[in-house]
Amino acid sequence: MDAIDAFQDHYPDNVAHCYGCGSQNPHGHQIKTVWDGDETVTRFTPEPYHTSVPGYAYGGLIASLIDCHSTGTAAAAMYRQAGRDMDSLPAFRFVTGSLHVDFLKPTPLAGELVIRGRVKEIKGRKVVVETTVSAGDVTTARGEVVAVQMPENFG
Ligand SMILES: CCCCCCCC/C=C\CCCCCCCC(=O)SCCNC(=O)CCNC(=O)[C@H](O)C(C)(C)COP(=O)(O)OP(=O)(O)OC[C@H]1O[C@@H](n2cnc3c(N)ncnc32)[C@H](O)[C@@H]1OP(=O)(O)O
Repeated sequence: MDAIDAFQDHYPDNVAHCYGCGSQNPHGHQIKTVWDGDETVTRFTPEPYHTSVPGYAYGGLIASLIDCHSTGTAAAAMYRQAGRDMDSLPAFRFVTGSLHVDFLKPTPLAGELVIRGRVKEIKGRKVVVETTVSAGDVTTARGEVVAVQMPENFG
């Protein structure tokens, strides 16, 4: 993996175990998300065991990528809006309030997927993120996530 400074590299260790994005979860996807102008981008190559129909990626994987890409985007957008460094405290921590996915085309299992996010709305503790998943030139899925800043007493 290239040494990129991803949003997820700034998650405090005590919240870095998420299956989708935690750098401390050896069984997870460990996605890495960065800014690309006003958009965010994650690149992820599925493994053969991520199969649904042979040759195609499992929809739950696609939803998971959209989910964690979008919560990471929400946190980064909050830091950017506040003009704050991502390591500054108190940390902005987001969880998924809602996750909507439209599966537009079958997603091939072979090759890299590009996940792109765009902030649609920031309001109070809530950030709405629109995210697409593309294989080559084809957009195979589109999602919308309502990410909500995690309460102190989560659980
Ligand atoms: C860039 C660097 C960053 C570094 C630092 C960051 C650290 C990273 C921290 C952590 C990362 C690791 C984790 C990643 C996450 C991975 C994704 C998951 O799998 S998360 C697990 C699944 N999700 C849950 O288990 C949530 C369970 N639900 C809840 O706890 C609550 O329902 C919660 C917090 C989501 C909302 O509860 P309320 O009581 O706090 O929220 P109220 O005050 O009612 O609403 C606030 C706003 O949000 C909207 N909202 C809330 N829930 C919604 C929903 N389900 N759908 C749509 N909107 C919703 C509301 O309408 C409201 O918006 P209006 O102000 O009215 O515009």
